[in-house]
Amino acid sequence: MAREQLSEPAYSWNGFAGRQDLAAALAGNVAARLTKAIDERGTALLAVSGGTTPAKFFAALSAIPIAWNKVTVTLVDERFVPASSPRSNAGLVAANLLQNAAAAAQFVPMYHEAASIETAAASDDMALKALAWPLDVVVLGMGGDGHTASFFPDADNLSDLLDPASRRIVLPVHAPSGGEPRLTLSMARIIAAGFIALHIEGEDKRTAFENAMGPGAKKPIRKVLEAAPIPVEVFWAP
Ligand SMILES: O=C(O)[C@H](O)[C@@H](O)[C@H](O)[C@H](O)COP(=O)(O)O
Repeated sequence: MAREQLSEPAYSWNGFAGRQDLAAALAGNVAARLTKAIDERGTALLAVSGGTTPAKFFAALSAIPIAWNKVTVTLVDERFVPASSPRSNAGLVAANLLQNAAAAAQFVPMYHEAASIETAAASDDMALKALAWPLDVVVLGMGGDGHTASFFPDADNLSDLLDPASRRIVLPVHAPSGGEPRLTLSMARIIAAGFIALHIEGEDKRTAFENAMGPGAKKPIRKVLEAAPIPVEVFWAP
């Protein structure tokens, strides 16, 4: 039976006593996966989420001496703001991940000036086609409402965002709960990754995750876990 027909989302729970322990463990996992990809195909493709959670993980990963010159880093999603904005995920990645050893990585942003978010998404879709898909590693975050990437429950195109057969790489998002308009990888690209991590911290996020895995209306995070052909590795610390 295809995974998307299963009602049980597959995931592994990796709990840690502290956030620094989690950062070191997740960074070690990601670095090992990237190195394996480089050994197997000469390059590695990593997509990371933004927000307030990843900074410690980014700092830990940036210091690990892998062949970063063979790694391409892009974003899971981006707010429609320039890198100079404090809301920019590209700015967060530049300041925290593309430092130390990881400064040698190639970064492919999502935001660029455009007439509209739809125009930006269409040109991103073309530009990102040149990357060495599928993702080797994707690191997701989750909001308290059960969104991941920019798959906000109130997004006006949520069914397109969560279409496992979508041919799009990057899609535009208008969602009142998301703040600025967003650019996001499609679920189709996310679930094709060789390693899917979900990084969440705090009791509220744990409760939100457990609720999302329970009965009731399926939130975006659950739809992603159900559609993924491999178990998602959840990394959590209080
Ligand atoms: O652009 C973003 O905000 C992220 O990519 C988004 O999906 C994030 O992972 C969650 O909203 C959690 O955000 P926090 O880490 O700030 O709780």
